[in-house]
Order: sequence, then C-alpha cells, then structure tokens
Amino acid sequence: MLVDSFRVDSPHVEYTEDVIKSTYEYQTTEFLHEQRKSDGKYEWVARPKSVPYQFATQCKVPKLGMMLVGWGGNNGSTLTAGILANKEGISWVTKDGVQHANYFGSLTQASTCRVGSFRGEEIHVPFKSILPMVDPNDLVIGGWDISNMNLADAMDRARVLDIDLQKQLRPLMQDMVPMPGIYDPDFIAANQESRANNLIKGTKKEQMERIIQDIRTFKAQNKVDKIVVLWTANTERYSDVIVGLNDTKDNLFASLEKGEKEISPSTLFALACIHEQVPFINGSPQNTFVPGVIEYAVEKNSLIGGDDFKSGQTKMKSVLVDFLVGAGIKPTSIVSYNHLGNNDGMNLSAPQTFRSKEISKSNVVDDMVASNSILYAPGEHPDHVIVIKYVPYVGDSKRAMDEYTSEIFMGGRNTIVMHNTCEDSLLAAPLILDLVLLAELCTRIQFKEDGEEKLHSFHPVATLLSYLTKAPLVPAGTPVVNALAKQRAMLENIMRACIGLSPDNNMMLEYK
Ligand SMILES: NC(=O)c1ccc[n+]([C@@H]2O[C@H](COP(=O)([O-])OP(=O)(O)OC[C@H]3O[C@@H](n4cnc5c(N)ncnc54)[C@H](O)[C@@H]3O)[C@@H](O)[C@H]2O)c1
Ligand SMILES: O=P([O-])([O-])O[C@@H]1[C@@H](O)[C@H](O)[C@@H](O)[C@H](O)[C@@H]1O
Repeated sequence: MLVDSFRVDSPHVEYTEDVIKSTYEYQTTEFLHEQRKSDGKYEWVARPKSVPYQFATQCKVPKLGMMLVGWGGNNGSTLTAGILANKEGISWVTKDGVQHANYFGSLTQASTCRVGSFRGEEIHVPFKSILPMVDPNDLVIGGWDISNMNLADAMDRARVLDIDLQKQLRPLMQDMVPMPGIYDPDFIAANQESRANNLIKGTKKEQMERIIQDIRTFKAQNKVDKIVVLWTANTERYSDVIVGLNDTKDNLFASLEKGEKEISPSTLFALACIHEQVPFINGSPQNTFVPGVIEYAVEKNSLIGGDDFKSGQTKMKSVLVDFLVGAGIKPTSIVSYNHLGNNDGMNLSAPQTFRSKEISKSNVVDDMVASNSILYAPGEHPDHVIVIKYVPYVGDSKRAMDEYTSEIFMGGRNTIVMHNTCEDSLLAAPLILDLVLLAELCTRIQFKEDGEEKLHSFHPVATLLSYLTKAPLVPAGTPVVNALAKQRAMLENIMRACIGLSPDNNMMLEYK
C-alpha cells in the first residue's frame, strides 16, 4: 500500500515549523587486528559500535532556480518540455493512444521506499515524502548555450518528443532563449563549431565574471531564493592537471589572471558557481573538478557533484556486475557497444572527447571487482571494452548492446547478451531533475557526530549524488561506490536518519 505522507512518532524526532531534528544511532563495525590474551596470537576482531548523530533539516522549501549549461541540448530541452508538460497537465495523442505527462525515471518523483507494515500489509511511501523537497513543477528554468536556438526549436531539433506534445508545448517554450555560453573549440569536437553562434567574448577571466553576473541577474529577475547550476553541455576532453597551473586554488586563479588556455569552459562555470556558493553539478564525464576547483569548493563550502549522468548502459552494468560478483560468479569479459545519432554522439565521435566518456564508462566495475578476492587475484580485472559509434539516422534513440562473459561452476562459461534501445535523453532528463532537487536538499541538512561541537553541512563534494553518476566525485580518501543498490541505500538511509528511521534491513524477523 502507498501512503502519501507520514510523520515519525519517536522521542528521537522533533518536528518544528522550521526544522526537523533527529538523533540517530549509527551502527557500524570496527575491524581490528588484536593479540589474544590466551595465547598471544594475533586475530582479526570485528567490533560493532554505535555512534550517536544529530541531524537537522530545514523544512522551508525554497523557490528554486535551475540553470542548465547546454540548456538548448537534447537533455536540456527534453527536461524543460517534461517539466512544463507535467506542470500544465498536458496529454497528447500517440499511435498507442493518449499519453499523460509523468516523471517516470526520476528516483525522487516516481520511486518509493518501504517504511514498515500495517496489519500485515507492506507500507511504501513516495521517495520525495521522506524529507521536504522542491516540487519540480515549481522550478524556474534558465541557462546557457553556445547555440542561440530557442527551446521550442531546440526541442524540435532534438527529435525526442512526440509531435502532438511538441505542438502543445511550442507556445510555452518559443520565448525561452539560452544566454550566451563559453565556447572553446580546443575542448570539444570540431564538428560543434557550426552551432556555436551564441558566445561570451573576452578572456577566460572575463567569461567567468560574466557567468557570475548571469547567475546574479537570473536570481534577481526571477526572485528565486536559491539556484542550482548543472552542466548538461557537451562532453569536453580532459584538462591536463599541471602543477603550478590548476593543482591548487591559488595556482588556478593565478592561471586565470595570466590567461592560461588550459582552463575548460566547464571549469570556468564551476569557479563562477563556487564563487556565488551556488551548487554546481557536472553531468558529463570530463574532469571539470581539477584539484584547484575542489580546494576552492571546500574553502567556500560550496556543493559540487558529478560526474556523468548514469543513465542507461552503465546503470545496468552497475547492477549486473554487482549481482554476478555478489553471487560468486566471475565476470571475465565485458563489452559495451552503442551507437546513437544525436549531437552528443557527434561530439563523442572525436577521439579526445570519446576518451572522457570511455574513462567514466570503464571505471564503474572497479569497486565490485575489488570486493571479491576469491574471484579475482590482486590486480586482476575483467576485459572491459567500450565502443560508441555515431550513426545519424537513429538520432537520440541509442542502441546499446552488451555482452558479459563469466566463469561459473567447474570451469563453465556463461554469456549474457543485452540489447537496450530508447531515447537517451528520456533516460537522462529525470536524472537531471533528481540531481538538482537532491543537491538543493543537501544544502538544507546539517548534522554532527557525538562529540563534535556544532552542527555542520555535508562535505561540499556531494557523494550523496553518487546513485545518479557514472563516476562519483568523492572527497579524498572516501571509497568510491558504484554498485547501484548500495548507492540508493546510502541516499535513502541518510534521508531516513534525518527523520529518525533506521535503514530497512530486509530481515523481516516478525515473519520468521
Ligand atoms: N543519456 C544521456 O543523454 C546522457 C547520459 C550521460 C551523460 N550525458 C552527457 O550529457 C551532455 C548533454 O547530452 P545531450 O544529449 O543533451 O547533448 P547535446 O549535444 O544535445 O546538448 C549539449 C548542448 O550543450 C551546448 N554546449 C556545448 N558546449 C557548451 C558550452 N561550453 N556552454 C554552453 N553550452 C554548450 C550545445 O550547443 C548543445 O546544445 C553530454 O555531455 C553527454 O555526454 C548524456
Ligand atoms: O549512461 P550510459 O548509457 O552508460 O552512457 C551513455 C553512452 O552509452 C552514450 O553513448 C552517450 O552518448 C551518453 O552520453 C551516455 O553517456
């Protein structure tokens, strides 16, 4: 049964008009190598421990501005269309009948969490009901693009949405025009030049300063309380990380002053957002967050997150490999091929931009392989190949074909083959929504461990967004988790802790 909203009745949770306060016993395990008193031999000891935490979540949901870099792209125009269709309650005719707007594919808007049982019936609640969250229909949308095409024409160019829907949306989108973007042909494929007609001129420093001004103007003109900026522009090549150039905040700003060329447009956007303490999320695979940017974000305590939306082939991989390795089956060869014909695919047809994507799509199995040294010897990895081809005819309808070969019992071999076709942007758009809404929510949560003097925010590198990214950006020293179920559980359980609920341990002892 689905329950739309609920309140936790517990001595450990306090609801006030402004804040939800909770105290939470964090159960964890400490592993030690200790000498036995009996015979002096050493042994591994697992020592459970319970650490009290306090959480405080601001309840007031802000009027939120969502500013997309690459707004006129397939993802940006599709998301804008989807939000407007939901907001206006638009339905449209398709060959399969009447379709109604929805937010399917969004974790926050279309998934649920089990919170308990009522008279033997399992009770689930909407994910978005766990903590106060911005309603996507209330988002104020804007952004930048190096193409000056209005959003209605961009939606047409994307070839993603049904024509009857596009016709209804056109009046609502034709006056939406992206602000000029930062174009640097050295960082994206040369084939993008033809659409680059909407550009911020000047030095890189002047371009960054213009972005700062754009953010301030958008905030004032739209009277929004907060803004989140998200990069859904083209995939860039990796920036060279060079000592003295971008390895520290000071060196990065000094390089900016000197007009150094090795500073990408996405890094300029990140610097501008951190300067304004506006959350910045990178939906593409390039290393926007060079060390100097991360140092700056930590210094300003300004949320950054990424990298690369985890939308289709890689999302499936982070489930399948987790299942296989968790079942004691040894993947030995993974081949992920896909072709698509959208502008993203055209941009990725250049070796340097493809390399950025190849890295983010390849590293997703590392944590799962490292978790099982019964299957894998030190340093052993499955063969893992990524192929992406640009085939204009198929447009946004990406064709993904995967082959997983594994070693099974007694020298057996198992090969799983998958074929996955759909509009890539219909997978990514809901993820963009989740990234923006969850980033905003993160900025309203403070917590402290027992013994800490005062409440504080999460680390500005937002690991809570990992479920939505192929290559989760994490603070130095933090384990990278790619297994999808673990990423979802981490997010859900921290949100449950904010209302004093323990993780759903699936034990169902009451039925045993
Ligand atoms: N399923 C998915 O669609 C998916 C999944 C993961 C990652 N991504 C990434 O999301 C990004 C967007 O995907 P898309 O399909 O919308 O691509 P797209 O090419 O349709 O859109 C990108 C837009 O960004 C604009 N642009 C390029 N450089 C810019 C800059 N410096 N400043 C402002 N605008 C700029 C382009 O003009 C274009 O309109 C790509 O980097 C892609 O790799 C997409
Ligand atoms: O998320 P996912 O399906 O693994 O990866 C996708 C790639 O397969 C696709 O070729 C690319 O154009 C998209 O940007 C996205 O990165």
